[in-house]
Amino acid sequence: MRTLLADHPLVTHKLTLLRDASTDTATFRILTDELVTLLAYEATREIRAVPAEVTTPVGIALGARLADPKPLIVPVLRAGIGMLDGMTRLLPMASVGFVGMVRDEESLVASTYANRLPARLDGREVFVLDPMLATGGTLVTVVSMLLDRGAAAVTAVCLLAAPEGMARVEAAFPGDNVRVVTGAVDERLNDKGYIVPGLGDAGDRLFGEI
Ligand SMILES: O=P(O)(O)OC[C@H]1O[C@H](OP(=O)(O)OP(=O)(O)O)[C@H](O)[C@@H]1O
Ligand SMILES: O=c1cc[nH]c(=O)[nH]1
Ligand SMILES: [Mg+2]
Repeated sequence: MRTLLADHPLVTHKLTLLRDASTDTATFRILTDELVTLLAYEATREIRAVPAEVTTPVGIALGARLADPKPLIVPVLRAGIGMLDGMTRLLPMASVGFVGMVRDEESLVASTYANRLPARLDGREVFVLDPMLATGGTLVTVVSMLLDRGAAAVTAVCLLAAPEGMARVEAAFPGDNVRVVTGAVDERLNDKGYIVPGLGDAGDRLFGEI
């Protein structure tokens, strides 16, 4: 696994507002949307492209266009849905698959309750969206599902990560075909598996407690 800490001042500024316990749901959604576009800029740095010529009003320019097959975006339900619009705005040609995961509040073990992924992903680049990388159980499961289907490279875009989760993902995927891009790596997990200082429960802050 490779890690990219995207600690650009704008990212840190928006993350600071996001962390604030007094930030309301409407503002939290807007900040999440803005943050994902900033993180996506870093996350797509290695996206495959091929040379392409274009005729300008003045001449021929040599540019580039994204290569086929087009990438897949996978938001992890529920909280990852809050990052989907920002990502598809930058990659409108990408298709979108869905995985639903929930962590047991006591055991912290993540289980899969929804899977709408293509049967095969041979040669595809995949971008996983999940705001929180805590114990890493959720991300290890999702990345395994994608690599098992043949994905060529998986990049997870997270707003916040804990060192414990980073270490677990690194141990599970030592190769360089898995990357994590995050806005910050916080201090630790607390005894309830929450990131400290973190921002609380991202799903609840985006969509309310259920
Ligand atoms: O790294 P982990 O320890 O596995 O924890 C991270 C996961 O926990 C949260 O999901 P949650 O289970 O709260 O579901 P939700 O998105 O529906 O709120 C979060 O959105 C991540 O998916
Ligand atoms: O701090 C945390 C940890 C897991 N999931 C969250 O939403 N927040
Ligand atoms: Mg939650």
